[in-house]
Amino acid sequence: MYTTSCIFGSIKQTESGTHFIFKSIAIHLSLTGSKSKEKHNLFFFFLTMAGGLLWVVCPKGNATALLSLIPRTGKNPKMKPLKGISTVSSAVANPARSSEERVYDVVLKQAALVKQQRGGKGLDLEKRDGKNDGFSDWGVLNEAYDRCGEVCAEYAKTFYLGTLLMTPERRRAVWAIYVWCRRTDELVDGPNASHITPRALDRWEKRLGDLFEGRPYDMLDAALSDTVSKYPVDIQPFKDMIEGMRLDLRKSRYMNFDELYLYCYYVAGTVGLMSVPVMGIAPESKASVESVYNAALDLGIANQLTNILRDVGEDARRGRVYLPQDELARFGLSDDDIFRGQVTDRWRSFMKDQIKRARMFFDEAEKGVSELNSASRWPVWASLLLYRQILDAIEENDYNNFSRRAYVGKVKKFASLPVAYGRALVGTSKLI
Ligand SMILES: CC(C)=CCC/C(C)=C/CC/C(C)=C/CC/C(C)=C/[C@@H]1[C@@H](COP(=O)(O)OP(=O)(O)O)[C@]1(C)CC/C=C(\C)CC/C=C(\C)CCC=C(C)C
Repeated sequence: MYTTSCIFGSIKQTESGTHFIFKSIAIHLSLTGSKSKEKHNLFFFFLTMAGGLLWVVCPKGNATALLSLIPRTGKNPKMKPLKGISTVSSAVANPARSSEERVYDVVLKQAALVKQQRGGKGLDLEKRDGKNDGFSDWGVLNEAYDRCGEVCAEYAKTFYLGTLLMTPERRRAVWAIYVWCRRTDELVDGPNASHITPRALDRWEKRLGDLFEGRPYDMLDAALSDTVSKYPVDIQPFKDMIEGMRLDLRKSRYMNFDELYLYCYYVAGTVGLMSVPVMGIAPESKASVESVYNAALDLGIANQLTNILRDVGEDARRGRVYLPQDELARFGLSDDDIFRGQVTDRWRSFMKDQIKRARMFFDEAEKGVSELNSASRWPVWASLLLYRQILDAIEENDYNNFSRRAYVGKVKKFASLPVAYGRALVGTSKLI
């Protein structure tokens, strides 16, 4: 969360709400227009070649990745197992419902919404692609979506590339969601974050309500407004993300994993829940809608946990410790050790445990990716593999996440793309 390196735009508060004045954005990647097919073909050619080469050469890391293409079996339990050691302990200590149970209610609600809209047949909105309901000025709307694409290309290049494999309608919708999330995050994490008050977040939430009701405030909102009118996207995960930003304003310590889990759901699990209705579930998938949403939630949690583990030093310099206090204490560690920033054996043991848990969330998430609509799988695999490798990089840095930023090099990043592509070709169904 406290890691966004980009400056996204400036924020101006007015009586009517919070305005964003976007900087002009250089577009590094443009695959639209007459040259697009040529570039697209080149891109595919590269992917195929690289994939083939990897298959033959198969260095250690990729060999494992390729081997794991072999489908695993196993049923997804109705209620997910609790993953954190401390989740269990805090759930026992606190007879009230755990965060995981509360978040699962949101998952069920999202799944029910989708089932209701699709007559219980799962989620594939391919047939809706190309349809536009309820908006008359296509020129403005197209411009709004293009702008979302530019923002995405600028700030999330790999992800943007991945979205180019999606159908045009879906791709635009994912861009619109991305931009709203990025803007929301920038409220508390951007250059004007110190001026943001809970009231500003209330106004942002009001504005969210308006756009869901077809009253967008600016052109970027208009893109999302159009998206939510076409896909069964619920407002709840969006509201919850804003709640996560509120939490960030008032809280800088997390007593146990249960508290941290809720935070991770708010700021990242929600992204998974927002994305699934747009990406679509493969028509041939036998997985339950709930299990796919669960996997999406897990991917968000895994990403956020990884983000937190990578940025321990950076966050500490802002006075923030996201790591669960009770787990630190169990390893004989405290905030002081984090502020001191020395890699000790205790720290290494603690970190090994944390990394193990993050990997468990990635493992759960992986089961769901193959259930997505085939054209949506590649960007998800790409982002999953890339983010997961940050955990390897932390290990390679000998767990020094105080002063060394775990970083996945360009070569590894590039090598992951054909691996992701290969995995995306493998279809359903690991979640039944
Ligand atoms: C294909 C794909 C990945 C789609 C999601 C696109 C999307 C809408 C992304 C929004 C990301 C965003 C700006 C979130 C705001 C809150 C935030 C900053 C969360 C952290 C992301 C990393 O951000 P940051 O740019 O700061 O990171 P760096 O410092 O640059 O490394 C998060 C860690 C969380 C992001 C969470 C996701 C991308 C959720 C992914 C889950 C899915 C797409 C569901 C897939 C479906 C199944 C069935 C597995």
